[in-house]
Amino acid sequence: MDRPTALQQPSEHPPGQQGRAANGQNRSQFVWRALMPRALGLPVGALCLSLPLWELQRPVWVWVLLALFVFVWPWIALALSLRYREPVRFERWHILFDSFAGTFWIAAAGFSPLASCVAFAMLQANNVAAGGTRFVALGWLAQLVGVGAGVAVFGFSFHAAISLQHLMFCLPMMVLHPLVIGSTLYDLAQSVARSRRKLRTLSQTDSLTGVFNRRYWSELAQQEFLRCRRGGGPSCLALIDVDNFKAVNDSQGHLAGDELLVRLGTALCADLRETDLVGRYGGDEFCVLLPMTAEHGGGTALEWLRERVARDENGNVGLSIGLASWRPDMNELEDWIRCADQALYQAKSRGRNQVVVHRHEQAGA
Ligand SMILES: Nc1nc2c(ncn2[C@@H]2O[C@H](COP(=O)(O)OP(=O)(O)OP(=O)(O)O)[C@@H](O)[C@H]2O)c(=O)[nH]1
Repeated sequence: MDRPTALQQPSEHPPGQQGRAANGQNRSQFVWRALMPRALGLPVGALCLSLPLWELQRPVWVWVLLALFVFVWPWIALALSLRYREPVRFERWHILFDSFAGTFWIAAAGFSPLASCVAFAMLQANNVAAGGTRFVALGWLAQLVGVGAGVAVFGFSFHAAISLQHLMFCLPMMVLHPLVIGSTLYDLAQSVARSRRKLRTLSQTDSLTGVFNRRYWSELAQQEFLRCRRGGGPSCLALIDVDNFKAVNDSQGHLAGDELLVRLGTALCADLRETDLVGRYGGDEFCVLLPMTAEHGGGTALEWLRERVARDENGNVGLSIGLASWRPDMNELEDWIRCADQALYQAKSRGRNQVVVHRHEQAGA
């Protein structure tokens, strides 16, 4: 299990502003990402339908309209999306318009079988990718209207010709479209995986110090407790409390107190072993689990840690540390933590800034 060592630095922006800035950035990223498939896909789609349109000898205005749709519509959609507060929602309307226009052009191309099938299949793929199967049904509605409009304008005709030429005109669409859809879905899956990883780290980490938070540390400690119970060897648990931390806050301010806690989190992660589990128990108290470590070794490691912190902080910071090794008579994790807490109490009452190892006799104290 990786231990988070990189500490989270305080951000320059308050959280609310961060959220707004990130939202704005995401929105404009989304809008520009939506432009590319449309700006590249429509010319390739138009190429597919252009041969039947040519063979049907459609008039010039049809070609002008097609050129406007292919080269101007993507930019109109972009300009509109940039104005929307919720471009994701409105992009669906744009995709429905693509559906409408797509079948309008299929009707204009006389339902030429190959071009129509390719264009129709791509429209379905777009709609599924944009909004799932429900959205496909909406897309059918738009496509029906598109066919109706196309038949109303051009009349119904069936241009049945299929040739190698038709295939060649459709080939770019047949190759490129699945590639674009596939890579978009891949990017999406990667981004979901990244978000999940980030979320998991956030849910396990103390936001100030970067060490494990108490909830996650307790989960890990519980696993270690169970492992010990199965006879897996010695283990130590320690609670570490900063001496007179309130005085640091009171005399130097809360920010200085926070910075001290961050430095302590760093020192704990740096000084202890990779396999040791460092958490923030709450306030100015840290918790540490030293798996596969006997009482004597754990005591020595924590004594070194205490001395090093005192040295680094020029003698201004003392740590009181209560250490308890696992014993077979402990019924649950809480018993183990209670023993460490009793030792910590002893460290405080004996004058602070020291490591106290829990002795069995202390249990009743
Ligand atoms: N700066 C800062 N202070 C905190 C944080 N969490 C808790 N505190 C403060 O830490 C102080 C903890 O004080 P205590 O543990 O009660 O007492 P202490 O001054 O450390 O004295 P002893 O533990 O008896 O040595 C309280 O004043 C809390 O307000 C935090 O995240 N940042």
